[in-house]
Amino acid sequence: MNLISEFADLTMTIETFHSDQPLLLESGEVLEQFDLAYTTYGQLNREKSNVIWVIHALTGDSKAAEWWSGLIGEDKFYDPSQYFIICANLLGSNYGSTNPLSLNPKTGENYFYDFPQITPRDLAASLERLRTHLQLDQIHTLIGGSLGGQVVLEWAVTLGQKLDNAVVLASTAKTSPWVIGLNETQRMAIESDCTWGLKQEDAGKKGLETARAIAMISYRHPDDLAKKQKETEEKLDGFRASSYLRYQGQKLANRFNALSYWTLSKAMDSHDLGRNRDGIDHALSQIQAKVLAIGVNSDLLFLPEESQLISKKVKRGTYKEITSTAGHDAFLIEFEQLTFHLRSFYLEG
Ligand SMILES: CC(=O)SCCNC(=O)CCNC(=O)[C@H](O)C(C)(C)COP(=O)(O)OP(=O)(O)OC[C@H]1O[C@@H](n2cnc3c(N)ncnc32)[C@H](O)[C@@H]1OP(=O)(O)O
Ligand SMILES: N[C@@H](CCO)C(=O)O
Repeated sequence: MNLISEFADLTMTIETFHSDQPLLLESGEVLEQFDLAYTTYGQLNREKSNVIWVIHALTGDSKAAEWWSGLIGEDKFYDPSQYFIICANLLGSNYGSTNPLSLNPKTGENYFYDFPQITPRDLAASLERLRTHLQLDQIHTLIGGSLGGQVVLEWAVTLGQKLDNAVVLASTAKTSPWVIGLNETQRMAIESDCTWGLKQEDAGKKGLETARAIAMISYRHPDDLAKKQKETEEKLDGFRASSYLRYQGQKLANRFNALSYWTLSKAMDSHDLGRNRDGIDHALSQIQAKVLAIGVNSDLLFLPEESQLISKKVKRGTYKEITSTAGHDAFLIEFEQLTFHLRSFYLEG
């Protein structure tokens, strides 16, 4: 598909890349073949020097100009009239790429619970297949937050000189026990759904609602809820915070699959940039690109110190902080500050 807006020089394409070469995963398992759905905006320049590669977070999709509308689009910081912007749906996610509901070529049936464990390193390896296929020899900027930031780091290590700038938002070089614990409680919620274990597409849907409600508390901050879910009258029950979390749970369960959630939250847990690389300090020192690590002062999930550490241990690192009461999700919300920090980073040269 090639959509050309009549109002602007904004070309958007939605494609699916099929890899028929086996992908050896960190777990030792092999994915014999896989698809990656990807969206591009704008056009590659003659020098092929304007590639902005976006990596989405846990429940995102390839349509980066939709969920990052304050950063990508006409007259936005990453303007498709200037840049060739690409975002692929991560392996394991249910927005067009191979995921647990896809057909397992070995059995001819859906993978369901047999979908292999994947790690951010595997996700980076799958994206590398797409990069090679598209013959994008140089990436101007690789950018992503949270799980997306983990994949940025993994891929930055292996891309070496092929990457100029890496932007890592609200993320970490190694997932903390705190985050693993939070993810485990969410998977426990999914497991407690009586449909979990059944080979059906909506298995675990009710459990996913609870999982998202738990997750939302870690994506926000007490001040955010105090501000947005404040009661205007005295009451004993029926609190706004309760209906907000229930609503958020339903909203996600209506657009996302519990098996994908399980797979990608496990991927997040497994992240350790230093695995088989002599630790995270050494791994970070191997990144050739300039790195901008952005933390959020109110992030209760990936702490600002974790972003600071990334900036300190890479060869050429800068740390910037978003000031917000939004918590972890500020990287999806605070566009003005994001734009300011990105502009300063590029100007620093
Ligand atoms: C459809 C797709 O393909 S989406 C794929 C892309 N998604 C992603 O990339 C995921 C990343 N995005 C996100 O996580 C979120 O969209 C964010 C962080 C950017 C913003 O979160 P939001 O849910 O939009 O904001 P917020 O937390 O303020 O909640 C607002 C919603 O809660 C509802 N709400 C607010 N308070 C209450 C309450 N007390 N009771 C019930 N509902 C409430 C609002 O009506 C609003 O509903 P809406 O989303 O239907 O408009
Ligand atoms: N709001 C984000 C949270 C993870 O960073 C998402 O749903 O992907």
